[in-house]
Amino acid sequence: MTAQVIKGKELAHKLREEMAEEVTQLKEKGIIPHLTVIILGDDPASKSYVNGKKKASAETGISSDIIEMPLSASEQELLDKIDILNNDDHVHGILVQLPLPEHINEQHIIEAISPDKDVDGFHPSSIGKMLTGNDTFLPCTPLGILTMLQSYGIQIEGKHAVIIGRSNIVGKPVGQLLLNEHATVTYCHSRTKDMTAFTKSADILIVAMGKPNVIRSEHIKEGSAIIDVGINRKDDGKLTGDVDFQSVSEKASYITPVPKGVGPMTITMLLQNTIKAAKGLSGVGR
Ligand SMILES: NC(=O)C1=CN([C@@H]2O[C@H](COP(=O)(O)OP(=O)(O)OC[C@H]3O[C@@H](n4cnc5c(N)ncnc54)[C@H](OP(=O)(O)O)[C@@H]3O)[C@@H](O)[C@H]2O)C=CC1
Ligand SMILES: Nc1nc(=O)c2c([nH]1)NC[C@@H]1CN(c3ccc(C(=O)N[C@@H](CCC(=O)O)C(=O)O)cc3)C=[N+]21
Repeated sequence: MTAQVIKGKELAHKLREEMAEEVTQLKEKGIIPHLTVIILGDDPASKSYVNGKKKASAETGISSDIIEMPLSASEQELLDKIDILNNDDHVHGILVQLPLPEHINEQHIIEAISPDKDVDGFHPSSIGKMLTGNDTFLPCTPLGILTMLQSYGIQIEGKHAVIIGRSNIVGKPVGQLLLNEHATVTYCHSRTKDMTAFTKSADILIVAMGKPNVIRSEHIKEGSAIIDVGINRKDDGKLTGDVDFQSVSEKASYITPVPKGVGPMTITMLLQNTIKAAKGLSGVGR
């Protein structure tokens, strides 16, 4: 079998075109969706990602700005900045780029962001609502993955979904979203024994480990759908996923590439959440 490639970047652009129309309509009502991103330090990889978000915002007509703070900024300085943004009516979405330096408590920062502006979906209020299946901001990477599966007509209900990784930003929430869609979900992580026994029984395998090309064809089930979340930079500067694309694409029925797979969908869902926030805060659709 040769897998169909799930073209995340293509789907992302299509969705952004649709979102641009919605933004035009909001602007006619005097609402300009606005996203503010806060980034600490000037790590080049983070910066390239943040610039990607800026370009994608412009594509949809969403306005965005980036607040750059030094890596040495204190937790209180960051909290003060968030307080200003929480109270600024022009700002609909707030994203603080993670991870944060050691001296800042990430949880304090996440909880300081107003749940009404929590476009990352990381606030405990958002997580609680996701868990109970209520309307809220869903985390961008998991929502992007769900949107890709649904757009390609891949059945989730009754299927065995195996997630490798249990981070708060990817692994845990993507499993929860698939559970909400009636999959049977198994989580694997670094303490899992005989992981291959699980991955070989997966109809849908989500790989979010951050280890280059470790999942190979012998680990997967014939005809399964493989979602590669990993982003690893090789010595030559190019990006590669956690999945060995070449061998796995000969056995799977669907596979996402890296780059141009999950990444562009993550950014698109961030913009979708920003539109949702703008509508929520201005009472549109209420
Ligand atoms: N495409 C996109 O939009 C995004 C991509 N990413 C990328 O996805 C990857 C994962 O990100 P994130 O979730 O933040 O990463 P984390 O490092 O927070 O989590 C990695 C997870 O993988 C597990 N793991 C690591 N090694 C193994 C192993 N050998 N066997 C089994 N499980 C293992 C860890 O287990 P344990 O919990 O036991 O330590 C952990 O749960 C990264 O490459 C990141 O760059 C992240 C966000 C968005
Ligand atoms: N608060 C917060 N929210 C996040 O969502 C968040 C974060 N912090 N910290 C970092 C991770 C990582 N992440 C990526 C999203 C898209 C691409 C992406 O679009 N990648 C392109 C390639 C880009 C390139 O070429 O550099 C692709 O896969 O095709 C990458 C990485 C979001 N994260």
